[in-house]
Amino acid sequence: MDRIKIVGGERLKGSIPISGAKNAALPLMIATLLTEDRLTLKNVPNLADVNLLARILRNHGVDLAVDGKRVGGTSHLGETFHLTARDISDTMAPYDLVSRMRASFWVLGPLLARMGEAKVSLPGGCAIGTRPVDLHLTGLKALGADIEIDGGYVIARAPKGLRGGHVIFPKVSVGATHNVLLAAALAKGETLIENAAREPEVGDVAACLVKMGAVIEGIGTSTLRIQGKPRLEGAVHAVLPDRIETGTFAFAVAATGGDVVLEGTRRDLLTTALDTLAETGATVTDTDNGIRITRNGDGIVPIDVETQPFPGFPTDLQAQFMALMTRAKGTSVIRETIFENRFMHVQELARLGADIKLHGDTATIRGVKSLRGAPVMATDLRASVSLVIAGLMAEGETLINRVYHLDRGFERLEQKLSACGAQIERLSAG
Ligand SMILES: CC(=O)N[C@H]1[C@@H](OP(=O)(O)OP(=O)(O)OC[C@H]2O[C@@H](n3ccc(=O)[nH]c3=O)[C@H](O)[C@@H]2O)O[C@H](CO)[C@@H](O)[C@@H]1O
Ligand SMILES: C=C(OP(=O)(O)O)C(=O)O
Repeated sequence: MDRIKIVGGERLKGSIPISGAKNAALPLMIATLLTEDRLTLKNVPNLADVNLLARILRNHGVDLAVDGKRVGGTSHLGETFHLTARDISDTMAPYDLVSRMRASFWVLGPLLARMGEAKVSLPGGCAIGTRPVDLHLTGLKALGADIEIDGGYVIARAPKGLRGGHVIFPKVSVGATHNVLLAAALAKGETLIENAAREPEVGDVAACLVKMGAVIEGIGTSTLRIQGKPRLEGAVHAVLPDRIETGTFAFAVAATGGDVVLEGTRRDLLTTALDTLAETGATVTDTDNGIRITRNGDGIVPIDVETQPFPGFPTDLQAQFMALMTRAKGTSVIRETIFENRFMHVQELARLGADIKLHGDTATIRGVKSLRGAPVMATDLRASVSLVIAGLMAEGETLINRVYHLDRGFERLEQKLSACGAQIERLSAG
C-alpha cells in the first residue's frame, strides 16, 4: 500500500490549479443513463472514484471515450469524457462495486426512470456514520416506484414508467436530492422537491439536465420544480470547480503561513468556509481566475464552527479546519451536525501532539505551540487530508498510511503541494 511522507515546516507559495468537483462529476456521469445520445463532460478529475464509477457504468452498457493522455492501467487522465448509453445492457449494480462508493447508489433513479426496473446494492462510501438511504427510497416511491429490499439489494420497479410526484424531504440529503432529481427529469409530468439540498453540485447536475432538455425551476434553491421529458438529449457540460479541494488547500496555506493562488475556482462555492478562514487571520482575495490565500506570521485566531448543509460550513471541510485549529492561539469548538461518526481524524491528530477533547458531536481543540511528525493512519477521505495539513505544520516527518482514501478525492495532491514548496512525496508500495 502506498504511503505519503511529509517533512513539515515549509510555507506554501505559488499557485495550485483546482480540479473539477468529484461530487459533481459523479452524478453528472450518472446522468448519461438518462439518454441514448452522447453526453460530453469536460473538466472531469482523474480520481479513483471517477474510475470506479466508469467501471460501474460500463457494466450497465455505457460506452466511455476519454480525451487526453491516459496513465496507468485502469486510470484515465483525461479532462473530457464522452459517455453514451445507447442501450442499457444490465439494470443491476453489484455489491462488489457499489459497496465501495456512495455515489454509485445514485444510478438507481436514472435506471428506474429509463428502464422501469433496477436492482442496486446498498451503498458504501466513507465510514462516517450509518448513512441510511430511506430518503432516496421514499422520494422514488413518490414518483411511483415499487421498492423492496432483499439480500442487501434495493429492487425497484415502475413497469409503466415513473410519473411526477411531490417529494418533501424531512431532512436535507445531497444524495437523495440527486437520485430523485435525475429520475424526475425522465418521469412523466411535474415533480416538486421541497427541502432539496442546495449544494452547488446539485445545481450543476440540474444545469446539465436543462441542457439535456428537462425544464427545471428553482435551481440553487431548496424548492425544485422539474418538468420531466419522455426523451432527453445529449449535451456538453463542464464540471464545476471542486469547492472541497479549494477549501482544503486554502486551509493548508493558512496553516503554513503561505501565499498561494487557487486557480480556476470561485469564492461563492464556499463563502462560509472562506469567511471563517478570514476570521482566523488569513487574507482571502479574489483574483482574475481564482482566489488568493495569504497569512502572515501572526498567530491563528481560534474560531468556533458548526457544520451545516450548504450554504453553511461543509462537513467535508470539518476535519481540515480542525487540523488548522490545532495550532490556533487559544481554544475552538467544532460541532459536527451532519454525520454522527466523523471524528476519526481526532485520534490521529493527537499522535502529532494535538490537544482535542470529544463530547458527542462536539470537539474542543486547544491550540498547541507546535506539532511533531509521527506515523498516522488515514481513515476516510477528508480525515486523511486533514492529516496532510497537520503534517505540513508539524516539525519533522509524518508518514501517512492507507493513502488510497486520498486518491478517491484528491487529484495529484502531492504534485500540487510540492509545486508550492511542500516537502511531500509518495512512497510506492512497489
Ligand atoms: C458523493 C457525495 O456527494 N458525497 C457527499 C454527500 O453524501 P451523501 O449524499 O451520502 O450525504 P447526505 O446529504 O445524503 O447525508 C446528510 C445526512 O442525511 C442522512 N440521510 C441521508 C440519506 C437518507 O436517505 N437518509 C438519511 O438519514 C445522512 O445519514 C446524513 O446524516 O453529501 C454529504 C453531505 O454534504 C457529503 O459529506 C458527502 O461528501
Ligand atoms: C464523504 C465523501 O464521499 P462519499 O460520500 O463518497 O463517502 C466525501 O466526498 O467527502
